[in-house]
Amino acid sequence: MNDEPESGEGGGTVDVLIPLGLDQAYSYAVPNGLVLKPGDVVHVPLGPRETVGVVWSQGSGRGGNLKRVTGRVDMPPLDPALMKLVDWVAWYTLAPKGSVLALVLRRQPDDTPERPKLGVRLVGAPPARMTPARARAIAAAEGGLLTGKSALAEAASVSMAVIDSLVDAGTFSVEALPRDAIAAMPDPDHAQPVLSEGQAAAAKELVASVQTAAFGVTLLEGVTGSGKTEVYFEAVAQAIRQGRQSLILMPEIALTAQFIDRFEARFGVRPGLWHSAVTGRKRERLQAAIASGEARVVAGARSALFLPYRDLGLIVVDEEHEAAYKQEDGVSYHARDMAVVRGRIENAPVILTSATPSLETRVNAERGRYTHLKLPERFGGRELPTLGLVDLRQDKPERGRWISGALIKAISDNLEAKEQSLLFLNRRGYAPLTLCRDCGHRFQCPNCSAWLVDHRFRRALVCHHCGHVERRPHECPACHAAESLSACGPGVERLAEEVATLFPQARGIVLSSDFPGGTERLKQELMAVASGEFDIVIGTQLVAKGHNFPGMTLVGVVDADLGLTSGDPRAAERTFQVLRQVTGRAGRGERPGRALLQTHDPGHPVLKALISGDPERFYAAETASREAAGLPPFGRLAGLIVSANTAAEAEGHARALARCADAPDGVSVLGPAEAPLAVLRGRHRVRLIVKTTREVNLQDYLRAWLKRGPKPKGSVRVAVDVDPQSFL
Ligand SMILES: Nc1ncnc2c1ncn2[C@@H]1O[C@H](COP(=O)(O)OP(=O)(O)OP(=O)(O)O)[C@@H](O)[C@H]1O
Ligand SMILES: [Zn+2]
Repeated sequence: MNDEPESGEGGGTVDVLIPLGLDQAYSYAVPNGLVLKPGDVVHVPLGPRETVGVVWSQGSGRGGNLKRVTGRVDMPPLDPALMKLVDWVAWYTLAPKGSVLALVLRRQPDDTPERPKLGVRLVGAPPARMTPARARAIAAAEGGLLTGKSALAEAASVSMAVIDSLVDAGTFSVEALPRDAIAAMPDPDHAQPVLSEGQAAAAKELVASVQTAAFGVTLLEGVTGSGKTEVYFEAVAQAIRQGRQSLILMPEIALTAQFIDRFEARFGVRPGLWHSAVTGRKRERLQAAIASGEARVVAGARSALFLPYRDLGLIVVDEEHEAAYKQEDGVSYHARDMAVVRGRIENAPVILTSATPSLETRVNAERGRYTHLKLPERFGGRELPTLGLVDLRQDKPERGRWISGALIKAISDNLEAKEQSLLFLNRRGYAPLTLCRDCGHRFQCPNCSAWLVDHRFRRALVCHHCGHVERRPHECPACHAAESLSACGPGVERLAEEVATLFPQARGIVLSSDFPGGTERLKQELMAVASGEFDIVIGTQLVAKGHNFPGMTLVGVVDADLGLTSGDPRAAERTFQVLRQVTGRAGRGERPGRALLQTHDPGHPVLKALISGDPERFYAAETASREAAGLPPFGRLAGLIVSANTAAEAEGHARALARCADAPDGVSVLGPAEAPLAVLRGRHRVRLIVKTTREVNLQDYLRAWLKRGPKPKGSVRVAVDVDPQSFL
């Protein structure tokens, strides 16, 4: 039967990739009359069910006894660039291709129709019986424009019942309001800022990179408050002028009300927003607008990288150093790195911005692989905050207290001057550990090897790894001593207690991601802080990120040593970044700012580099030590986590894997060793680390090894993490 028609012409076969954890595309027969090409989205039978898949290639199989494609799904086909991205990400991360495709197709079908919002319009004669309220409502509706019901009620200061009564009287008609545009057209010339000389020079280069419409990466490194956003907006404006799309990736998009306001001020409309809180129909409409090219600018979380842009002309990765760009479960990809990959595939320029670039990006810039633009000064002639250390060995807070005399004094001065202060402690909850003073019992998570964190607001002990919650008992569960439990160490809630005792008259607020009310509440609180409603803000790392608090002039870092002691190869870099970011919140408004960092180790190189105000010093030292150790970006790393229901199974499998590892030149395999989080969600975890030189093809090595090695059986799972960011 070699006269079988070509698959593309109806009949024949196609290979269909299904968005599930499968690496391979499956062959299906194409029914006669259906013409399919790569990228087409189709319905296919899978086992007893129907599922959606994407035609990945023309079939290699023979029609024979294959199952048939059921039909084409009515949606735009994936374009070749997006298919290439899927192939690339799967190759790089070792994730099954189908799992990566799921990132592209993720779209919960939502059949609930969007309820139209109703408006009213003045159409008829005034009612027979007039009241002052009715008269006001009619006056407000003068002109015959269609107005939202509640908006009209508010404008006329009347109740909704008054509006309804005028509808009943025939004075007003009810009509559906037009849907707000999901992606209105931004105006590149809506409100152009006056850029400083340095900003203008950087903007010019970025604009030129958009004009050339070719792939290239630019690092825009500017100190906190230098106006990086205004500068990259010029590149976005250029893309809009050329009729092309821009993607702006942001680490905490759901929190960035300020960003959206600034975008709207610059371009007259809001950008298309893409993050997990955008759901249902809205998500679908936005996706369609992106595919048609109607949505010109998308600001989104890392998953926005996998959207079907029609004509991507620019990718911006804001705060490129943020660890939030790394997805840890499922497909473990780094959105910054994959943004660069997508830029290359789409032939679009990529801009990475940060005040504290990752070492990887810095090295790429220094070696000339990336263009390096710098904004060394704050906008408007503002100074960077002055930084000082407080030596806790000398200026020691009393027992059970965490704020030193020097910091107390600084906060008091600030209160007197009616300026805002920020206390930064990267620990949620009240206390990281609770123990019994009588028998030493410590409260541990039943599912994880982690202490339970005392959360007083929630009146519970909580595991930060699996979410396990239990009540804080009144007696020790081990020795039954009463009132013997003691909180060890500080969290932000405990710090708030101390602040309330020290400064009872101050208006304080704790900002933490785990309070009820979620993102919406946090967004409101951040805005309230920005508008000066609080004197003392106590917060975890989320306050460090990109916020502009004009009245903030003092930042106190309660424990500058906190991140330095972990065994993570990026501990120094992370600490440097978070401290430079958080201290960068001070002095962004009219008045100059300062920061005090409490430490037990004032001689630590990271702290000394910070205080020196010369980031080059830090980057030079850190680059040298990474190079000497062969760590990224001078070498490659991958982590393998072997997990199972019992420690014995996990260890057994990890050892068997390790035995199959060969170690050619430039490759070393470390472990197996118990992971620092030895038990997580009831699963025992053992870690292997592969370290190679840059010349080694890490992915090929890993694939060959896993193929040679034992297949996971029973409860055993092996998770591969290329370029791991977390070493827990
Ligand atoms: N050319 C300009 N004209 C008017 N205002 C500007 C200009 N450049 C910057 N600003 C203002 O300065 C402030 C700081 O700018 P921006 O937030 O962009 O800094 P940043 O470099 O992103 O800082 P960070 O790294 O701390 O987030 C903002 O309020 C911004 O509106
Ligand atoms: Zn737990």
